[in-house]
Parts: sequence; C-alpha cells; structure tokens
Amino acid sequence: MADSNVLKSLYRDFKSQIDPKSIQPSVTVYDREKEMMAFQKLFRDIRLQVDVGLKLHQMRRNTVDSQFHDVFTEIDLLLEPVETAQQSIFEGAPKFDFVQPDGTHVKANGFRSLLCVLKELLSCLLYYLQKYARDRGGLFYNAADSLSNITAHARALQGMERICYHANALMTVNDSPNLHNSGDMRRSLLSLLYTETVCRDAFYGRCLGFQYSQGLKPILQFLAIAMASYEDWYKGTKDDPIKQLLNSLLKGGKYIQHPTQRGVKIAELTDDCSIYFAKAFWSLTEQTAVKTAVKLVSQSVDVSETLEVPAKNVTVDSVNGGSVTLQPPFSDLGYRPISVSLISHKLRDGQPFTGYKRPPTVPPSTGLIIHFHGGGFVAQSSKSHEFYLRWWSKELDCPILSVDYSLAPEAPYPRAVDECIFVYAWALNNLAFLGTTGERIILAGDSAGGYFSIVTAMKAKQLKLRLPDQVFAYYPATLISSAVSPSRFLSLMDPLLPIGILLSCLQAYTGCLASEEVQKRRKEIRDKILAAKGYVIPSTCDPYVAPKPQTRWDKMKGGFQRSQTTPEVPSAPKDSKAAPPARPPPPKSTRNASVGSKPSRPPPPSLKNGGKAVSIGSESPSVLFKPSAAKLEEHEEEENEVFESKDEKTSSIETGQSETQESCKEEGEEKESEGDEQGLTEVDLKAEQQSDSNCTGQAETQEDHRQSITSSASPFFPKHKSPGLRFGMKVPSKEETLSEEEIEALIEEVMATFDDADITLKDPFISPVNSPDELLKGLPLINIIVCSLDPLLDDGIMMAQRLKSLDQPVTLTVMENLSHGYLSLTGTEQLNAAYAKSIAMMKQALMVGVQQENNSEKES
Ligand SMILES: CCCCCCCC/C=C\CCCCCCCC(=O)O[C@H]1CC[C@@]2(C)C(=CC[C@H]3[C@@H]4CC[C@H]([C@H](C)CCCC(C)C)[C@@]4(C)CC[C@@H]32)C1
Repeated sequence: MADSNVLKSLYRDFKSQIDPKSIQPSVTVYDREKEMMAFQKLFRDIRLQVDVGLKLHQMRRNTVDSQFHDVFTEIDLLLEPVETAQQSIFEGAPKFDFVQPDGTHVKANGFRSLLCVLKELLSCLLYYLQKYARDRGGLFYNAADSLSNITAHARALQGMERICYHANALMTVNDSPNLHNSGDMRRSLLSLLYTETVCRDAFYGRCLGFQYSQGLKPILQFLAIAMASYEDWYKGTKDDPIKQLLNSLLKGGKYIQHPTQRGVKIAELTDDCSIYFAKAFWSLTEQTAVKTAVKLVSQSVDVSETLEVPAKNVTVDSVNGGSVTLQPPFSDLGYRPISVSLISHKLRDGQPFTGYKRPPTVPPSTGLIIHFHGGGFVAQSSKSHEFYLRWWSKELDCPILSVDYSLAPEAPYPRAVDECIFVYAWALNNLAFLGTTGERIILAGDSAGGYFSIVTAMKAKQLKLRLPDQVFAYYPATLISSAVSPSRFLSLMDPLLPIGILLSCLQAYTGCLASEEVQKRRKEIRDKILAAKGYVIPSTCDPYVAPKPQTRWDKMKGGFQRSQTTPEVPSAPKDSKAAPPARPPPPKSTRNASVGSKPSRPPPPSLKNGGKAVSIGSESPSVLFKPSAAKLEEHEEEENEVFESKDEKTSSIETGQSETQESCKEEGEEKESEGDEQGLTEVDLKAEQQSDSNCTGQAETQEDHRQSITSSASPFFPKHKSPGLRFGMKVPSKEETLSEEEIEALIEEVMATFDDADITLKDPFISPVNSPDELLKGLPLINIIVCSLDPLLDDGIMMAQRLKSLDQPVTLTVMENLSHGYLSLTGTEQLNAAYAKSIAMMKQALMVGVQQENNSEKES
C-alpha cells in the first residue's frame, strides 16, 4: 500500500518535470510518504525484535528470562496504541502548520514535535533491541545492562503512549490552526490532571535527553544532573559549606552512575517545584565566579556598564506631534530606579565609561537593541545573558541596552511590563547618551524576555510612542495560562523547562502562588479523581526498581554460557537455594495468544461530548507509578535482589494473582448494575467494558499476560501486591468509587481555587496571543524564532498565526531540533549555526534603508 503510494508519488515527480506547477505538492507528498514509511519501518522492526525476544524467553526458565519476557510483552502491548495515535497525529499535524505571509509553509507545530520525539524514542528502543539481539551470548554481553536499557526505553514509551493519546485527543477538540486549548479552563485542568499519571522519571533516567542531537544531549544532561544535585545542596543544612559542596559533588556522581535514582529525583523535584528553588538554581549564573568566567571566555567589549534609570516622570514625543508623560512603575515595590546594562563593543561618542583605560571613541551607531532577558519571570539578569550580548554587540556593531526588570514572585504582573515600557521611553529620550542616533531600534528578548519584547511594542503602540522598527522574540511565552498544547506536553520530559517549574513560574508571575493548604487540597482532589477513574495513584506505589547491573564475574559467566545449546540469558543465582524452578511453558506463547485479542483501545474520545469534558485517556492500560526518591533509597537493597530467585515471592504473588481475578470478577458484576446509575461517560464505559473483557472475555490471553507480569519481580511493575492491579489500572475500591456528580463537585472545588488567576488572566496585556485586535494592529514587524523541541513552540506559532490573521507583518523561523534557551547554550556546531542565523536576521533588520523599502512597498 505504502509502496504503491511511493510509486504514485514518483510518477508525480516524473510528471512534474513536464508540468512545473506540480513540483511543490509532489515533493511534499513524497516527503510525507517517506516520513510515514520511516515510522512503519520502525514499528515493523521493533515488532520483529520483540517477537524473537518473546519466543526466546517464553520458557521463563529463570528470573532474567521472566524479566525479558515481561518487558517484551509490555512493548508488544504498547506498540499498537502508540502506532494508532502516531498515525492519527501524523494525518492531522500539517493542518496546524504556519504559512508565512509570503506563502512559505513552515513545517512545525507541537504535534510534529511530538512525532519527532516519538521517532527518536522508537529508534533508541530499536537500537537497544538490535544490540541485544546481536550481542546476546557474546563474550562481552551484559544481560543486566541490556535489560536495563530496553526497560528504560520501554517505560519511556509508556509515557509517550499516554502523551500521544492526550495529544490526539487535543487534536480532535482544537480547530486548526489553534494549538492551545485556551479559554476552557476546565479542560486544561483535566488534561493537567491526567498528565500527572505519566511516569516522568522514565524520561529523566537512562533516557535523559534522548530527544536531542548528539551534541546538545550531553549539555542538557549535565544541566539536569546539576539541577538534581543542586537540590541536595539547597535542602541541606548550610552550616558547613565545604561539607555541603563535597556532598553535592558526590550526589552529582551518584546521579550520573545511577540513572534510575536520577530519574526519580528529577521527576520528584520538578513535580511540586518551589519557585524559590527554581529561582536559586537559575540564578547560579549570577554567582561572581560564573560571571567572571563568562567575561573571560566571551567577546571583550569596551563598554559594559550598569546604569540606573531614575524613578522620575519621563516625557517623550508622541507620534501625533504631542508628548506623553510616563510615571515610574509603582505596583508591588513602590518607586524604585530600574537597573539596565549598556553593552557596546566600541566606546561611542556620548556613552558613559567608568573603566580603567579609556579607549578611543567612535561615532554613534545608527542602531540600538533594547534587550529583555529570559529566566521564567523569576530569575536571571542582563548579566547572565551577557555572554551572547557581547557577541551581538560586536557582530551587529551597535550598542545594546539590556533591562533588569523586577522579578516575580516579589514583583508579579504588571510590574515588569511597566518597567520595560518605562525604560523604552527613557531610552528614546537618551539616544545620544546610549551612543546611537536611533535610526533603527530593535526590541529583542528570549523566553520570558521574548514575551516582554512583544508586550513592550504593544504598550508603545497604545501610548502612541515611536514604535521600534522590528521585534525579535526568541522562543517567547505568549500565553500566560496553564492551557495545554501539544508542545507543552514536551515539558513532561524537558530537562530545562519541566512542567512543575513552568507551572510555578506561571503562578509567580500572575501573583497567584497557592497557599500550602490549597496545594494540599488540590492534591487530595487529584488523587481522589484519579483513583475513582481507576488510575493507580503514582505516589501510592512502591519504587521502580531497576535491574541490577551485572558484575564482571556475572558477565564472564554470561560469556561462558554461549556454549550452551539453549539461548539462555545467564542469571547466576547466588546460592543453590535461589535457583529458580524451571517453569512449564505456557499453553500458547503470550505473543501468539494475544494476537488478534490484544487489548485494543477505543479511539480517542470525542471531547465534544455534549459540551462535557470527558475523562481523557481513562482507558489507557499502561502501567503507572511514580516512585519516590526517598522510598527508592530504602529499596536500594532490594534493587540488588532483582536478579535473585523469586522463590519466596512466588507464593504471595500467586495469591495476589488469584485475588486479582477474584476482585476482577466481583467488581465486574458490581459494575454491570452500577454503570448506568453512575452516569459514566461513553469513554468511561468503554474503559469499563474493556477492563471487564480483560477480566473475563479474554481470560486465556490476559491470564498469560497477567501471569507473566505479576509472577516475577518485573522491571515494569513495582513490587505491588495490590489485588486488582491490571496494566496500571485498577478497579476502584468501594471507598474510592465516586459518582459523576461527586467528581463534578470536586472539579468545581479545584476550579474555584483558581479564581484569582482568572481575574489576572483577563488583563488584555498579560497574554499577547489573546490580546484584543486593536492592541495588536499597527505593530511593527515581529520576528518570532522558535525551537522545534521547546515546550513553548506552540506559543510562538500561535502568536505568528494571530498576527497574520490581523494582516500584521510577522515572520516565523524554526530552529530544528534545538531546545528552549539555545541562546544561553554554546559549544556545538548546531548551536553555532542557529546563533549565526539569528545574527544574520538582526543584521538585516539593523540596516538603514530596509525600513524605507518596506514602507514604500506597503504604500505601493
Ligand atoms: C501539559 C501541560 C503543560 C502546561 C504547562 C504550563 C505552561 C505555562 C506557560 C506559561 C507560563 C510561564 C512560562 C514561563 C516561561 C519561562 C521561559 C523562560 O524564561 O525560560 C528560561 C528559564 C531559565 C533557563 C532554563 C532558560 C534558558 C537557559 C537556562 C540556563 C542555561 C545554563 C544555566 C545554568 C544555571 C548554568 C549552570 C552552571 C553551573 C556552573 C552548573 C541555566 C540552566 C539557567 C536557567 C536558564 C530558559
């Protein structure tokens, strides 16, 4: 089928040589075809490896055998739903692309990014599966390592499955090209609720940074590990700094060596992240030592001055001939001078200079860049961004004024916005002092700073000040709300902007930091709803226990086993007592048994269910648990036992298994009579039916699977003896069961705790993407630069869509496979290329004469 499509597209290519008009579409179709085939090939190859693996280990001769069998079974079960979601996202993704005003198609949006990430993950998984197949039985074969790698990637695939599922659901409710589901707080809340069930530790363990290219990966891994060890420092007693430092270094080492612990730690620490921790970690770049190091390695400049904009009224000329007086910002902190940095490669006439040896001056530049730094609204300063600002100043040959606006949570919205526009007006009045004639003024900012650059232009427009000539918003946040979007799902695995930190920044900036009591209550409600929907509450599970890496001795034994006739994976029991009894082979191989009767999932729910938000993803069967780092420490001992015999465990687990079936039946009967009364939604019912069929209808096949999973210390399953645990879902107990009305009431209760936020969000300036038309019309050219692997990708795209819909000049540039914050990172060719591209764009914008051309074009 796919082959015939390729043939068709080749034929179209051939035809296009005759008919030049058909060149464009045929190339696109061909590319898409190739992309789709790449996915199909990946799935096919993985299935092939899994089939072989399942056959090899179907005898379940020992614990390692069982573990391999479990992990292959789990992958096998995951592939189908992942592939279904992938196909559907693949179909719909292009509808959300941005088409530049000049007609160029920008192939980027959160859906596409999720597909890229999925592809990367599948490739990694395939790599480890193939490596395992190739090395098995070889001299240097390490069974534990293989198992750990395959397991880690399979667990991440579980997370991806859930994310793709939600993304797919989002696609069905969002009318293209709308990527955010803003305006529906309820739905956002529910989506956020269900994302709690993604095992995020899987993304931060062995798989950390899997989505990035080889150059970027180690940098982001380093930063994530630094964050994990900094947490230990931050929490520890600050009495003895040396002891503290050594301790965090040791912890850093530990997190490199033990990926599982790292994963759990990062997931835990970024889940309910205190804004003060994020602030402290992100402000590491403010340390004198770091600042000095930056100065040493960066471009040297003649001027790097810190100035203060006094808190006095500023009167500026307005565009209609009059003048406007701006009062200094007052909210939250009262009147205060605002700190700014002036960076200039050459000392220019008029510029202040307090350095040691005065260099010769050069005439004022024609351009000026006013820069706003990023830092999630809560951290960083012009100094922490000086590394690239110094280069900019040299390459663009113009001075840069970087604004140190006040930070949240001490100074929430609108303080920083007021400061930015105030400094802008002050700069208009002090161009000569800044060393410029001001012929070309550019506003530029990254991240939170990108947001300020757009909002400042909007404010200038509203106040009728002279507008900047262009705006450069690098990966900006443009929707200040917790609305979900496909790219925002990336924050579930992002090393720089994890979901918990993003949400804390949001609360800090909008001035809605919830009290501890409110947070506690929100969590209680979350747990109640999830339990009622049948999710295994992550925090109630035992820690994830990674397979123990083998010792060299084990490896050698592994090597010797090669000569055996059976393709066994050696797991040398420590003593004879621990030798596992050989299991009789199951009646059918699990793989064969499950063919055709695999727990196939219903399609994503139609969320337009009579206007009711339904339980997104409630039928997902994946295993869910979120271990706690503290618990994990306790289990370090147990971790060593994973490769040991399961003799003692067998009896209790087997009891658990029969209990499982019992409870399954009981609950199933109860459900039949109660289902309607409870007013469950269609999706819920489907889920129930499915779980019922898991219970009885497919007794033979699921029995195999359940047996395979519960009967060993599975690397997927925590040693959880809860009866009723099936595929990470469980039938809610009597106490956990809630009626739909009760769930509604709980949702209402949580929504009420966001009331304040709602008031703030109605401000027309807080989210530029949703600002009224009159505030956006008449803005100068806005250049939006986004990264394809950035949780805020959709924010940038939606801003461009909005401006285009108002016929505003806008460009959208996508930096492929780069992460958020790329301007602050350095050291790889990919980063250098992206950096050079940004410079080239700004250089063009600073050229005197370009504006005149634009204007005359407009007039004509
Ligand atoms: C599934 C649903 C999801 C819902 C999500 C809700 C989304 C809410 C949306 C909007 C609300 C608020 C948005 C806030 C946006 C923030 C954007 C924003 O401003 O993001 C920036 C935050 C700082 C940072 C991470 C960054 C870039 C570079 C980073 C720096 C690189 C090196 C720096 C290290 C500290 C150096 C350490 C050296 C030491 C010697 C070890 C590091 C990591 C500091 C932090 C920055 C991006």
